[in-house]
Amino acid sequence: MSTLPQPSRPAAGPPIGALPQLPAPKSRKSMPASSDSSRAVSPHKLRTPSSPRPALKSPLSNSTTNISSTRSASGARVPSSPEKSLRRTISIAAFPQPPRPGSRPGTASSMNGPGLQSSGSVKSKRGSRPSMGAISQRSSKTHSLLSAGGDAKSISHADLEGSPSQSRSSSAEGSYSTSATTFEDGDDSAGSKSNAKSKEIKGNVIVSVRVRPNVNGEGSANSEWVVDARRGLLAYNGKEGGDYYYDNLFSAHENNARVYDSAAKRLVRRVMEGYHGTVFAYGMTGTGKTFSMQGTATSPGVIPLAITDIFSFIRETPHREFLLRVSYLEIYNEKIHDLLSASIGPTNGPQEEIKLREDSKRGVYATPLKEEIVQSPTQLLRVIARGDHARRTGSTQFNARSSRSHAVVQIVVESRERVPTGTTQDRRSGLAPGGVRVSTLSLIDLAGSERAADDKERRTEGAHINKSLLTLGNIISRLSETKDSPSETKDKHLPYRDSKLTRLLQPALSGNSLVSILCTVQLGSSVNSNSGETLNTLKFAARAKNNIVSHAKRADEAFGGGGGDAGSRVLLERYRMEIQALRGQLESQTKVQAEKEMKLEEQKLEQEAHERHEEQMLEMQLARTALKERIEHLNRLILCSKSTGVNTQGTISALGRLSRMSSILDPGSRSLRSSVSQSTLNIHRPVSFLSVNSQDMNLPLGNEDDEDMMGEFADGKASAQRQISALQADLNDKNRYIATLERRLLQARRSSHSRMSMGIKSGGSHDNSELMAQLREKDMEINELRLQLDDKDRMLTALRSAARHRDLAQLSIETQTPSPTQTSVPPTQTPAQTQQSAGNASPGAAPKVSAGPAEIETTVKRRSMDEVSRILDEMIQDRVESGHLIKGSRGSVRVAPESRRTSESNPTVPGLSAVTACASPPPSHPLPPPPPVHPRQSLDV
Ligand SMILES: Nc1ncnc2c1ncn2[C@@H]1O[C@H](COP(=O)(O)OP(=O)(O)OP(=O)(O)O)[C@@H](O)[C@H]1O
Repeated sequence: MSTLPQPSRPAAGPPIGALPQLPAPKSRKSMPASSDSSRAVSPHKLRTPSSPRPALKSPLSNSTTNISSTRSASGARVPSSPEKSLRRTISIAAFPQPPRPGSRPGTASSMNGPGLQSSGSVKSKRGSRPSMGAISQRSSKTHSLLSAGGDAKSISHADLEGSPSQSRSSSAEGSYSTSATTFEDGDDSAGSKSNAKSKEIKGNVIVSVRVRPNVNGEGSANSEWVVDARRGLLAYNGKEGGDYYYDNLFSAHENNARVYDSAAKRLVRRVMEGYHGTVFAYGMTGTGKTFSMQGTATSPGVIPLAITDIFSFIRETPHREFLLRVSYLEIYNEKIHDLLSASIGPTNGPQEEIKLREDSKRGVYATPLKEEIVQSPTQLLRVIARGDHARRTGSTQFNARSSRSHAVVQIVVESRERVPTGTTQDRRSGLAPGGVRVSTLSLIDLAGSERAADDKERRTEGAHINKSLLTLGNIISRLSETKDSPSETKDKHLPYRDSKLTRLLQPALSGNSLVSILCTVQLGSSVNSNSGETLNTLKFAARAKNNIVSHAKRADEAFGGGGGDAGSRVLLERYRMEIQALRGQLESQTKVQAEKEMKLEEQKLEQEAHERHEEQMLEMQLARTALKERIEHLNRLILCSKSTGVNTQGTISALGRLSRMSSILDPGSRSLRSSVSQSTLNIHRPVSFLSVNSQDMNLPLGNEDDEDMMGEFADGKASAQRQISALQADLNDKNRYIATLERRLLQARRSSHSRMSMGIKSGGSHDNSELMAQLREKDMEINELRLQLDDKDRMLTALRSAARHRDLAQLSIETQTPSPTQTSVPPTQTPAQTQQSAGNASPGAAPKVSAGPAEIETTVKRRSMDEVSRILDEMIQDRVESGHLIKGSRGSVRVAPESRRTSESNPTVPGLSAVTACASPPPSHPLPPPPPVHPRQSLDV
């Protein structure tokens, strides 16, 4: 349970002690306590009831001293004491169940509590005073009207006798009476139209008088006043005396709950049903206006009790939905201040001036005024407590903590029929079928009228207070003059604009609102000085009851979408529509968001695919470049190996010649192998030159590099084994490359498939075809490489077998050859000279030594070469058969157009190029570059 807000005023009332915590919720019925101290509602104005009050000296109990016990008209004592009529608890945290008809049986009887003078004690000197019968009938009507509203607990005059007096009388002696305590519902009175109007007019205004208890024995000896609470009679026996009848007369012992129940409860509930309602407390300073309106922590007043009831009503009305907003202003020295505005207080800057405006729908209203939407009684009470704290108070002769301003709490109630969730209409529009009812409950604590004070500030304040109250009195006096004129004409004649207070009260005074006026008086021993003021208050109350005519009707249902200020103020509708609009926005935004996300996702996928594709392309390109370089490297190695072999033999391959020729004579062939690096070409040339035999010795020799190469590979002892291992290494490398390429090809195919399945549309078709072309190209490349491998395998086999033959021959030579001294070569002659002399001899001539070691070696090598040639022939034959080559009539071969195209598209296919180069006549058509690797280059054909 929350702690009550601290009082904003210093303690001023009789009871002593710190403000109590809120008690636990209690049921009103079960309340046995006789004092207000049992109440638990936190009042907003937490005035400590125990504060000393200068003018009031006697304890509350003393107030009853001069008043005899009240009995009912039948002579029976009031069955229930005031204690029993007290409501026990008003809890903020869990507000109590609303009272149901008959739930508080003690209430009616409590009207006649102890201390009230019986009706019989009213002096009869005033002949014009209404008879008891008149009171009785009025009261009977009151009772029935209250019952109609479902709450008949306030007054029970059924047992009173006599004939009614519908008109209020004002005798020469000043005897007044007022009509019933009720509120008419114009809409509900259709059944008795003839009486409706009078009921409506008379029943919508309640005037009550509350007698403040005297303190410290003050007024104990005063017998000039007679209080008959049961009959609502207050009689004065002094000069200018008279009898005053009101709708409610609360004796000094009536508590705040009782006052609320009788004077305000029905009005509050009517406000919840759609009527405007105004409750205001009027009276001399220190007579208990604030006490009645705000109450104390233990005895909450009209405002906190109304708040409790408002929320009870909401809870009881599940078929409607409500929205509450509250504002709180004060009129101080004829200026309006917003008590809820944050800028209130000495430290803050001046507040924006608040003005009063008039609107056909809203009536007169203050603007700009802060309104707070509240959702719970606690919240509402806190808001009001905040306003109380900001309200101006000061010490006066009669009140240590006197309100120096008129304070107005306005609670705007919006309500609308609730549509059960899930109905078609609700789902479609989210709006209820009916409009929104807007009604306002104004709870006003007026500043007290007072005599001129000594203090200048107090005097100024008092002047403003008195002026506004005087204007109010004047208007109420003159209301009777305009009773029958239409409200517009009536308003024109009345000086509402003479004060802010009357201007603000204009709608209520001119009949648009239910009105309850609570006048507070004090009948003390200082009556000599105060009786005049008290009489003024009583007269004001009587005039108000007689003159104020209320035609209050249930507020029209407004629609938020209707535009205009009135429409725009219907927050409930506006919020509902806003909720709808926001829901719509949310939905569309969600849709847009989803679409965007989808698009983004698509774009992301596309981007990823694109990146993957580019990555693959790059990888392929790299692989291709690497492959080319590797091929060049291998070609270089193989050529060098072959060169070595050729140089050892001193022969030149026709193919080598051919390739050399094609290198030199046909520059076009170079262009064909544009992808082959220049270094590769450079190597080819020296190889060709190195491969010259005796017939081509007239050809220019290579440069120094060539000689180096010669030197490097001129060693005739370079073993075939080395060539084989080199070739094997190459083979392994190529296998690895092929594997890599195949792997990448697979990846590329997969990603291409995934892209296709992702539905990449027309934009991607170009890429796809490109990709497919590349894939085809790679496939072809792989095929070519396979072919090359095949070639190399065969070459390897040939070389191996050649090496084997040579080794065998070497072995046989070594076993058969005599000692070096037996050879015909002079010992001084170097092997080179020997070779040269052999070469200088006629080529066709038979060797002089028939079976010399050189000859045997040559024979062996020739055999090897023959074998290699045979293998190559087989390869060519294979190519011819597979359609890569076409055999001419004279044994020449040329590249098949199909194969050439492939070769051109991939000019670095050495195997095929090699075969083509060696088989085709050089000048006839542009050939692929001479093969960097070919066994025939080092062999005689
Ligand atoms: N019915 C009551 N029972 C007990 N104490 C009361 C009652 N009425 C007023 N008092 C006490 O009298 C003192 C003055 O009351 P209050 O401030 O309500 O007077 P007021 O009419 O609002 O005066 P002002 O016009 O100067 O603000 C307070 O201490 C309050 O507690």
